[in-house]
Amino acid sequence: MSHKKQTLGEFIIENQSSFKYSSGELSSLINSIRLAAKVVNHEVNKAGLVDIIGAAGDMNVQGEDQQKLDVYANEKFIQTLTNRNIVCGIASEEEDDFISINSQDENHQNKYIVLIDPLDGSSNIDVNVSVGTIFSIYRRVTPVGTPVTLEDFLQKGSEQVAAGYVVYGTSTMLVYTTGDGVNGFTLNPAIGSFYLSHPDMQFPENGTIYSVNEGNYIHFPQGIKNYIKYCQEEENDRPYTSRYIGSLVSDFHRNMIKGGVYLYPQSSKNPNGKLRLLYECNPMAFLAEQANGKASDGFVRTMDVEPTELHQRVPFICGSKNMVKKAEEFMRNA
Ligand SMILES: O=P(O)(O)OC[C@H]1O[C@](O)(COP(=O)(O)O)[C@@H](O)[C@@H]1O
Ligand SMILES: [Mg+2]
Ligand SMILES: [Mg+2]
Repeated sequence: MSHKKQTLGEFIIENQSSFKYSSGELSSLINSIRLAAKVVNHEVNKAGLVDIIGAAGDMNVQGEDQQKLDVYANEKFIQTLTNRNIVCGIASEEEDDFISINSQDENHQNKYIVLIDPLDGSSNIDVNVSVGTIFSIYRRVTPVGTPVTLEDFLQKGSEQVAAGYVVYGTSTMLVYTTGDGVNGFTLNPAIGSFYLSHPDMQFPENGTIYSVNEGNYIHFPQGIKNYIKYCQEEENDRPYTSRYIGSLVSDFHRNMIKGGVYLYPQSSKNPNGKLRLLYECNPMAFLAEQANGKASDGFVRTMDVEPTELHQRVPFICGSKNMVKKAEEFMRNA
């Protein structure tokens, strides 16, 4: 008889005490994200049938055309977190500025802030390729009951108390960490519950997959060009396989399961790379390290980067430990 899988709700309760600040507040917060993810998943699954694909007509603070699903997912996560009165501040890739939630109300004792990439992999929405949501959670640093400030959001990644992503793919999964390993839960759409399907996820230390947009090759720094050439050489377990979905969440998820490295380096087109430190790189770096992987900008550990702006971009190399180390070696020696 197959072993009954634990639901996400049961797992959260059972593991609450292993969380150093355990007060139930973080559990409710993860449960709120689970709820919003199900609502967004419902819409993603019928993209094409309903008027949810295509551009929304506005440009976001990143200078990107917002997709309708970007806007929808952004609204659903902000609404759910606000209505459930579970956070004191939210920052989103789709919002110009951070949002302060009731934090003026001195009775408002909420301590957590959330940073979110509501829809990751936007360029894949219209073509039925997997997309995701990324979230990062911190405890506020300013006093409870006072308005949150930018300082609460510009914390180093190493201060995160939890992080995770949802991947809306062949199945829908929620993968997260609270600093005690990484666990993955698969949604059973018939029941509407997430079940523990991937306990204690680990990056293999070595892998044979590299994920990079080679269309930007000529614009890459010499170190990255040399690493890509190294991946393609006929030697030992190389050439590696090139796999690039164009959704960070999906490329990361595959590489965590199979062993691989994802690179979005700086280039002459994007001097600081493309990915956002606060919404994309820090949460994925926290997950990677909790799963025995590694993440850096080629030189500095991602979670040691001191944030200076809400929407700052950084170069990002993330995945199997020895593959990231090799890429860093090529960057240093270039
Ligand atoms: O098309 P490019 O330049 O290779 O960029 C793809 C990367 O950009 C992203 O789509 C950026 O994320 P958003 O879709 O949230 O803006 C990543 O998911 C992906 O890895
Ligand atoms: Mg993204
Ligand atoms: Mg996005």
